[in-house]
Amino acid sequence: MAELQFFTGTMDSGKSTLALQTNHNHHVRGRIGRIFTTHDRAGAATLSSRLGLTHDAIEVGGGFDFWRYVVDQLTGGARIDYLVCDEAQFYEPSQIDQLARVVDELQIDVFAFGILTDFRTVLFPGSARLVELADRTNVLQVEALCWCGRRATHNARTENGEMVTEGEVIVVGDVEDPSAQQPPEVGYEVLCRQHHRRRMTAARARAVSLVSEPLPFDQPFGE
Ligand SMILES: Nc1ncnc2c1ncn2[C@@H]1O[C@H](COP(=O)(O)OP(=O)(O)O)[C@@H](O)[C@H]1O
Ligand SMILES: Cc1cn([C@H]2C[C@H](O)[C@@H](COP(=O)(O)O)O2)c(=O)[nH]c1=O
Repeated sequence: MAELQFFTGTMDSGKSTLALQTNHNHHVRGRIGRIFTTHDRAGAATLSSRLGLTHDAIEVGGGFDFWRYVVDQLTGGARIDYLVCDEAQFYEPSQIDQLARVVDELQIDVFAFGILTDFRTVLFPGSARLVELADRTNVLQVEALCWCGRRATHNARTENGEMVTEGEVIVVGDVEDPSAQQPPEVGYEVLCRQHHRRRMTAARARAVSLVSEPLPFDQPFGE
């Protein structure tokens, strides 16, 4: 029986890597698949992992119809055994319905990968539909960590180093590099729920701990 599987985790938890590994494992066993993505950091029609692997992909636009695409391919004589769908949080709910139909009526496996919630902690409509329809929802095993060491469960957005909770839902970007000298104009940081609620990013935690450091009163000035 074909299945619709949803693999989810925070940003930087290894979803795109797993998408490429999944494609590889099925491909080397002779199965034929199609890879889809949208709004990848590496640019249009590319599935990229932070581990350096990339693969050509079909860019999923707003009007893209998975059902139509697959039926057209099959009637044109192509064989398709599975679909790998990255950045699935950005897909429209109707596109997730099309994927479920592809699984049920054409017996084609669908492996979808995406984050669950946006920078405001609100479910992406595409991910919500995946949770509603998937045969299995799998949380990535490699845990991304908050700066405090707890498991990161939420994605924070920063603008010039400050965490924000208002703005456009879709802003393509990467997790901040802690060794960078300047914060990016728009960046992301994964946090545990508590630190997301308190807007306590790593940079802010560092600043707060420096401010609350006791002054060295036992050192006479000038020494
Ligand atoms: N320099 C590195 N060495 C080893 N692993 C890394 C390195 N940089 C990133 N990673 C790993 O790559 C994974 C992120 O991969 P990616 O597939 O791009 O994530 P996602 O698609 O979930 O955002 C994480 O599991 C992270 O631990
Ligand atoms: C939280 C959040 C993220 N995004 C963007 C940022 C990245 O381009 C992708 C997530 O990609 P990853 O492979 O999982 O790192 O989504 C966004 O547009 N809006 C958000 O709220």
